Amino acid sequence: MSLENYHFPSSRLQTTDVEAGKIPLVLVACGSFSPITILHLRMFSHAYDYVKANTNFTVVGAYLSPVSDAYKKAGLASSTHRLRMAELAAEEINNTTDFLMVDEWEAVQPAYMPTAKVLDHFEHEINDVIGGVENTNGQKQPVRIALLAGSDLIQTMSAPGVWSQDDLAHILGKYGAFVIERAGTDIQEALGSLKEWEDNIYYIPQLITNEVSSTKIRLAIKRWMNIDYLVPATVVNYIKEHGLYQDEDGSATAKLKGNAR
Ligand SMILES: Nc1ncnc2c1ncn2[C@@H]1O[C@H](COP(=O)(O)OP(=O)(O)OP(=O)(O)O)[C@@H](O)[C@H]1O
Ligand SMILES: NC(=O)c1ccc[n+]([C@@H]2O[C@H](COP(=O)(O)O)[C@@H](O)[C@H]2O)c1
Repeated sequence: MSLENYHFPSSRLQTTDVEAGKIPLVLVACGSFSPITILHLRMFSHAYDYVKANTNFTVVGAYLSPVSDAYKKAGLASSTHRLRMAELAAEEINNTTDFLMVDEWEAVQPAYMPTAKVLDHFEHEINDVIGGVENTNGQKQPVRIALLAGSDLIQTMSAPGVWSQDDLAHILGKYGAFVIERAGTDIQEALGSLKEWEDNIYYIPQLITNEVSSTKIRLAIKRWMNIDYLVPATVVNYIKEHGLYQDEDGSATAKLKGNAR
């Protein structure tokens, strides 16, 4: 896994027969995914349903883009592990919804890559290199790239020093964001300072809110608790096999292994 042998994944990108009259849309979720949880996957299902019912977009593809090791956030497993777990999870969701892919480009960068640059990478690969998509009338159309994020991430956009103003204008002005409700975030407050881009921000409330987070999963593992049904089953197995997120003495993983059926 390196930039030299990198290839943009497009196997699940719908490049033909896109419904005429609709705007083709690709959703990109940036994050640590350490580990990926069912809520990360649910973000895509929520967005898909919302887009279909409420907008003139049509989802032609979706991507997980795990952050690189240079992000150095607490609890960040190596990008090799996070990419593999994301792949396993995507395979699982694709049993029901066939549009999710994992892009390695951000994860293999030697330096931290701001989200604005990550979205530019998708714009380049999909619209410049692939050349957009073809609709049912045989016409070529550019794809709209958009950020898919939880409302906590959008809230950080109002916090001083986290995002540059230029990057915010680029992300929310050019691309736009689909924002999934997340318990504990006041959406009015989160969107307060982003008013100038409100037409490009789509807020998606959750009928069933759920507070699963990667932090809580890591904590559960440290406390020897079972994480079944919070993380895809293949990812649970991967975490056990590789002893990820264990305490220094390895006891949490030993217990998880002992619980394996
Ligand atoms: N329960 C959730 N509801 C809505 N959005 C979520 C949820 N969990 C994660 N997200 C969103 O998923 C994206 C990736 O998040 P990230 O990998 O940082 O996960 P996290 O669970 O918040 O991680 P951590 O707990 O390590 O900070 C972010 O946009 C975040 O807002
Ligand atoms: N300035 C920026 O581009 C910026 C700022 C904060 C978070 N992010 C991105 O948001 C995602 C989630 O970050 P956190 O896990 O820190 O909430 C990551 O992919 C990170 O790269 C980008």
